[in-house]
Amino acid sequence: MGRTLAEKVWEQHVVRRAEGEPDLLYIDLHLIHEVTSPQAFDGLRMAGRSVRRPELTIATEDHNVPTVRGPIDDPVSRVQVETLRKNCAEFGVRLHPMGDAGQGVVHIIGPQFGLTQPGMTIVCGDSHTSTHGAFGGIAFGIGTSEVEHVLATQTLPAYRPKTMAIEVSGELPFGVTAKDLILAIIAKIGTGGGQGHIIEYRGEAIRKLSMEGRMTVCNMSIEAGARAGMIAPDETTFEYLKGRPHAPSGADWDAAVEYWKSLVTDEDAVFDTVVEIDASTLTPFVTWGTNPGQGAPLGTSVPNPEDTPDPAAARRALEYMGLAAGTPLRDVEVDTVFVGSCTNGRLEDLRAAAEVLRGRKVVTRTLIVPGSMLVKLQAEQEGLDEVFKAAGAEWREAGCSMCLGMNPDTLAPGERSASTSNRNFEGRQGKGGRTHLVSPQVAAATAVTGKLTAPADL
Ligand SMILES: CC(C)[C@H](C(=O)O)[C@@H](O)C(=O)O
Ligand code: SF4
Repeated sequence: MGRTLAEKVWEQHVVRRAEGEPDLLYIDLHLIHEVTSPQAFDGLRMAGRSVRRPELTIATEDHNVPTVRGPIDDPVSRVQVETLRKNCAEFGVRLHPMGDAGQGVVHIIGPQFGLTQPGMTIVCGDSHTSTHGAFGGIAFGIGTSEVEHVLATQTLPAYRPKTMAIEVSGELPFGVTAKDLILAIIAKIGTGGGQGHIIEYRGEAIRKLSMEGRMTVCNMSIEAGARAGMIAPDETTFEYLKGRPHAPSGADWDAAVEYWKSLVTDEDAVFDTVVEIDASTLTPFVTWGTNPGQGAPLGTSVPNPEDTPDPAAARRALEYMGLAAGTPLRDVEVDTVFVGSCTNGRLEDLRAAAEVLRGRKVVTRTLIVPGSMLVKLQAEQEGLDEVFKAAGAEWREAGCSMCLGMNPDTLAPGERSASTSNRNFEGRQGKGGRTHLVSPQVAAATAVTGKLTAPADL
């Protein structure tokens, strides 16, 4: 019987298999940030161990960094960043600290350097590691004790998840983005829909996405409960990788591409679960609730909790969000707009936001935060920063920023945002803050009107 892409990549990395035990997987790339690594390094130190393959380990500072650069005031954040620096120096791990041209959100810098490649196993102590699956590898988040295991051995014990195909037929209509697609998928299958599975996104609409769009989709796999998300590599993938600092070159490149081309699900492979979606029926999508599955097309209204799969959860969510059932989503007023994060903080996202903001003015507090310092540089080379500043938006330095309240960029209690990030949990962007997840295009249009808006409404 044929094999799925996930099965091929998994099997390629099994270094030990025994009945009734998890497989021991070889890990090709280990990404590290300041929040989930300190105890892992402590563990190594206590055991007198070293990092087994420091050259396959790369660290960055992202969650705790202020996006208006300066000292870190919060003591917990400061200690985490200082500890990462000490640990990387002691264990010989490459680090991109604040102030470094390579610094950025961990899931933005891996692909940007060409470190993330098809067929790899990639882990990080961070749930959105699923982003890297966009290149056709298996990439997933791990806990801090697993971080220690990978640091010490470059392997990880893991049970092989089930496989799920999400078949996206048709084409996304004009103005409908990868973000709208993944929000619609999660609304359809639910935040537990992918549980225990690696999702492979397939079909015409997926093939037509850019690498950046594919990363946006895979990024949010975890919000559907999945272990990982992946997309088979193709010419779009190879084109993106070619010439990047860590991509193979010369004869190695040709050999790599030949191997990467074999990384597709066989015709006769069978998935454990199959979900079908027609992209041509989609429109801009926004969330109204407090989990990423509580979303609806922007053209509709806040739902009646009784009409949702979990009425009690929906009632609680509406209360927290300060929304009444039946309110048109386009009437929801927003105080703050955030464009950034590992979901939508790449160059293409900033271009899309700039296109909407060019020659217009924002009426909300608007933060535009590049996902990495390289994205920032590229955006400035294209003059996007000037577009944002002329519109009245704030142009910041790279970091996780308002995606989560671990740095100075937060919502005040009761404040409402349209945010291109991936989680709208209670308090995610600051205590009492209310988050609507949107695409960069909708975020920018919302900044112009102060209400949830699509560019086509302007
Ligand atoms: C802080 C980190 C562990 C966390 C994660 O695992 O995803 C964060 O990145 C998030 O997005 O919630
Ligand atoms: S940008 Fe947000 S989702 Fe991504 S790693 Fe940072 S906090 Fe997590």
